[in-house]
Amino acid sequence: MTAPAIRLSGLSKTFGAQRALDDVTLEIPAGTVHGLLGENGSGKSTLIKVLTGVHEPDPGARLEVRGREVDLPLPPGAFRDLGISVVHQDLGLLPDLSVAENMRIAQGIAARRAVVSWRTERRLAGQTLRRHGLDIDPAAPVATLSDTERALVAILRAVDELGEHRTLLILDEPTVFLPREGTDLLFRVVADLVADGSTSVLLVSHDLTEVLDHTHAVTVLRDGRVAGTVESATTDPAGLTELIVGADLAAAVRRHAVSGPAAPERPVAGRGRVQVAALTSPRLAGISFDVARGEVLGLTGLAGSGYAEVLPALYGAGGKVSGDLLVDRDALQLSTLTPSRALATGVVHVPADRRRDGGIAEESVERNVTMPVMTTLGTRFRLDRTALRRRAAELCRAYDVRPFDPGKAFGTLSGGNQQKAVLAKWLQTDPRVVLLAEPTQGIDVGAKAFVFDLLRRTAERGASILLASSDYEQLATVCDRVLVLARGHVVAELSGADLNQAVLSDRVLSSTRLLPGPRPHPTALEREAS
Ligand SMILES: Nc1ncnc2c1ncn2[C@@H]1O[C@H](COP(=O)(O)OP(=O)(O)OP(=O)(O)O)[C@@H](O)[C@H]1O
Repeated sequence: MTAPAIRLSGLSKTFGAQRALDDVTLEIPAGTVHGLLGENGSGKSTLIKVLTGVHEPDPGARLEVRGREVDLPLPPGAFRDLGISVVHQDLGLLPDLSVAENMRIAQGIAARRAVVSWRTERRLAGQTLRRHGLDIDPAAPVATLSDTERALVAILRAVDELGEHRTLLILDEPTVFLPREGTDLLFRVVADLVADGSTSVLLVSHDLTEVLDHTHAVTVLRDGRVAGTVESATTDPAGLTELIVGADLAAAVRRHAVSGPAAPERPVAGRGRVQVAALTSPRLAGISFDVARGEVLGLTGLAGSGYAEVLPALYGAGGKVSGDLLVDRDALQLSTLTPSRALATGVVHVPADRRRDGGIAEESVERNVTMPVMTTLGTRFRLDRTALRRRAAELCRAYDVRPFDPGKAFGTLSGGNQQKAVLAKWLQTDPRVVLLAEPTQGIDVGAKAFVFDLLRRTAERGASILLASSDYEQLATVCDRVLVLARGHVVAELSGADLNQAVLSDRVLSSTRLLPGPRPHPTALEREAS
């Protein structure tokens, strides 16, 4: 019998008083895709960091790679010699360098070659890309690629880096920032990789359907312990949810999924608390729409359709834009709008990339969450530190930021808990308009229900919410209305009975055919209906 790709046992890791991993055992058979799931903060990244030599585990942990015992902690970089490579969420590409340079630089350095022939390197990179059926120019700077192409380049680079041993490719939430159409390509590469029976893949994701569709087995961590390892073919999303959050919370999540959040009260006196007129940018073709008080308006489309550019434009962070934004009676010109002006008008922006734009990693959670209200805590000349501490503690409790330790550095929180802290930071200001991009990306199933509920309550308090997302389930659950964009135009508006996952996915996938002008082909749903 072939030895497993890796076998970890007795793995514990303590940070100060906190036990991030507690006697974990993980075995990944050769030639399989293995899922690693768990709530935010359950220990997934810590486990990966032990495997890549970033963290030293507590004494007693053992690691076998292809049946051979390996000493822990691993020295820096040693994981590569064991045939292990990893793709982190931020992809780790250098945008100014070409695709070939990004893909081959590590190998060049590893081989310690004095002279690198870039013509040869481009040819080799081109071969790798073509082998996986990708039409990407190896000479193109990475900055010019689409999100999907960038993610695939990072993944193929990691595949190349596996070297001759080809033991284990670790994908840490690879689809979080990947547009929908990119995930199919990604999983095709994964299937190709494990097909030869020797290489394995460890997939970390919060998307339960995706994990069940593409893995052979799944290990679930809860509070740093293994809650269970199950065969993917014999379990379902409900079974996984129960392992992830425990039976009680799973029942609450199920109830939430069945009933959905209560629809926010519809505005009585007319729509249009927020009016956007002739919003124009390099990607937006002069679109106009309005959002009522208490309404959640979704924006979606394919990557590059312009839907992701709307929110930064309404916050003065969208570069070259023009058009007008009216919030109640306050009129703002988008060409001269700045983030501070937007904020002063009651417009807050919760960005998609919270690691980059959401907070200051080195500062405490306390400082991060109180930033927008700091000037109100104390006098003009002196900050009231007790009030600041009290407010931070209240926020962390109300938004369930875990672990409850407001003095901890923001950057050491797990991804989902960072998102909760960013939401706490902005929603405490009682905004009139909330601009939210992909609010539940990378957050676990329990926290997702929490965020949905939070959005509903914020809308009920009278805010107008704009939600840009590529997650149809989320849009159908939380929004009152959704606009679908294609090539900078609004091509469809869905609400009521039409606002469900099937219709949304149909409209988005066929969105370019819905552009103004003649429509030669019916959409898939229309074909089915006829
Ligand atoms: N460098 C560190 N210093 C202190 N505590 C840490 C550090 N890294 C992680 N932790 C803590 O260890 C626990 C596990 O965190 P980890 O990042 O492994 O969770 P995760 O399962 O990857 O979460 P997510 O799904 O949100 O990314 C968390 O409570 C986290 O705050």
